[in-house]
Amino acid sequence: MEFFKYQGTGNDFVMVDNRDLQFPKDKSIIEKLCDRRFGIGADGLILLENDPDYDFKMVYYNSDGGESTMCGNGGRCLVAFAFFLDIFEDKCKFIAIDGEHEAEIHNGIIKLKMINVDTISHDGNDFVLNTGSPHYVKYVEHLEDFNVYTEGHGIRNSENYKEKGINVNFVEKNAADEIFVRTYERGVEDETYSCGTGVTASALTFLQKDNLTSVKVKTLGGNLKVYAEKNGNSFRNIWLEGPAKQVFRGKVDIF
Ligand SMILES: N[C@@H](CCC[C@H](N)C(=O)O)C(=O)O
Repeated sequence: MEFFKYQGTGNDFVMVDNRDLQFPKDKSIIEKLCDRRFGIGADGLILLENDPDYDFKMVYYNSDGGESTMCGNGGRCLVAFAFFLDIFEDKCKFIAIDGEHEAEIHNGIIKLKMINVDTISHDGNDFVLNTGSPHYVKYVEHLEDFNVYTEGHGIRNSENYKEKGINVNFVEKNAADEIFVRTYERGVEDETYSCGTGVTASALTFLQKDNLTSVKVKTLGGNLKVYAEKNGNSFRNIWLEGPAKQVFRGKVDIF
């Protein structure tokens, strides 16, 4: 089987052109392909499929092999992959598990429109919201030295969240218009270098407090930007922007 490897701010994905629907959607196969020692290695696997009403369809799996909810960095990487496959010129519309997404690509920078967010709930001093995937957002100090694995694993497996799981983001304000975000991801069950829906969720909690319309976001794997229009407690026109790159391509035996 031919595959492509992409990364978006260090969140990495095995990408398969499945327009012929030949890929076996088997949990153990996907888990093995994502394994960093026994397989290709990735935080997730994404299938690009046809859809009669859109330029393409996104099917996303976490590295544990389970199909999951929306992946923002994966969506940006998939747009770069579809562009590489000549599926569109500079703007596209695709369908994912959380609904329709628009996207644009200019010089390797991909801008992805995320779903609207109507509610930001509180859990103590922390925030819980859904940006296509469920996210917990906690503001901390000294994030550089923070134990993201231990703290994130603890919250993800706590009584309130252990059944469905949640992605856990730790956030520190860097400047008036910039935050630093580190994320423990459900389904990877580890910290990743960046999480697009997590960066979006963190940015919205930041924008909620300020009169900004965009925020710069630093992650371990690079820089992103989130734009949004705030109306009371809800957000519209949410865009996640940043680079996504093809790293290599290859062939793998999966049967
Ligand atoms: N890496 C992602 C989020 C992927 C989904 C997540 N692991 C989940 O299962 O909720 C992103 O860039 O958004």
